[in-house]
Amino acid sequence: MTPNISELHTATVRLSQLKLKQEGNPQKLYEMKPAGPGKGLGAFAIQPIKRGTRILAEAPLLSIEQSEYLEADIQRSFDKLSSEDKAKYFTLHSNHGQDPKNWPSTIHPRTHEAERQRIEEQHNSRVSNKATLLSIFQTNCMEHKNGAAVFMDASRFNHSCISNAFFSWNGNISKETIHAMVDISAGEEITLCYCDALWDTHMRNWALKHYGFRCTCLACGEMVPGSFAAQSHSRRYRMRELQERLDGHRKSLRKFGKVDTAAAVSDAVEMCALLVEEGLFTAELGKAYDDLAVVCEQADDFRFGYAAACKELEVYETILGSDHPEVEGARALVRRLKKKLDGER
Ligand SMILES: C[S@@+](CC[C@H](N)C(=O)[O-])C[C@H]1O[C@@H](n2cnc3c(N)ncnc32)[C@H](O)[C@@H]1O
Repeated sequence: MTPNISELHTATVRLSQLKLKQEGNPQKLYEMKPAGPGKGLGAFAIQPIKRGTRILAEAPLLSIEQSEYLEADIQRSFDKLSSEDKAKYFTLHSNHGQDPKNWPSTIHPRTHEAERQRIEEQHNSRVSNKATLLSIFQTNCMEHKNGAAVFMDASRFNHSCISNAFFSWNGNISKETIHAMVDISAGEEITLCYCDALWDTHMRNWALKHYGFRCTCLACGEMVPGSFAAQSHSRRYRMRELQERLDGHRKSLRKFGKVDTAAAVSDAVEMCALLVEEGLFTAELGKAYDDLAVVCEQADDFRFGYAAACKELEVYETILGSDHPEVEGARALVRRLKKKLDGER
């Protein structure tokens, strides 16, 4: 598991080679078709898609501004849609019809009224025998600003815990985007990860239960010793630990202006290596490179810090696109470290 440190340095060269990706109006690179028993429709590549390609940029069909919403909030947004969009909304998938036995039957007596109403509404929509405004919203919504939104195309992409694409709201262009995280072959299903990828198998199962399915990806397979599922489980468990440690290092840097450099570098490098091993070229990887860059800067190691910042920029450009607000921050860090590195020479 020893990470290849010299690999980080190659990033300095790669920055200048980053090509402008097709980001304005991406051509249609996928088709929607049945994804297999119980999966409904899914998005499939109709041609090879290179890592970093913007697969989709789409405005919401229906959005709400708050994270803790009631059915009435969705109804208010729905009422504002054109009749054509209202009809479109009801063509989306619904995960109603779930077995009530799979869900708790009581709510804690001290739960306050609004929260109780929210829990009851969500429960009823899951176990109801027909699709409702709320069951469709719950099945298809994605995080959007401080609330959530439903999309005609983005909401059709199915889940995998080892997904090949990454979704994000891009506030600069007011669109949800999906980018290829790895090269995708023609005919391959394009998948997103609906839950926190660093959660272990049990936590992911619990989160996905809310969408009414059990994941059958390689990482969720039978956990016999030596299997990919078993290795993935222990890798993700360790990554969770490292994430907490890295948050601690950041806190220490913010609060006291100092950090245990050797421990922080070792944790960040191990985190990067595990994420790459697991195939998670996600925002967590960008963040781990950022941790590394910031700690190296603090320790006046500008060469290593610059290399890590370049890697961070490359990850964010790949999964978010060069016009994403997060990329602006990464670019500023690269510039700052380059200046400090040049100042040393
Ligand atoms: C956001 S929708 C995805 C598109 C949906 N398949 C459709 O036909 O429109 C989420 C729903 O798709 C299904 N789904 C997504 N990923 C799945 C997976 N890996 N295995 C089984 N069902 C999945 C579940 O029914 C889930 O509630």
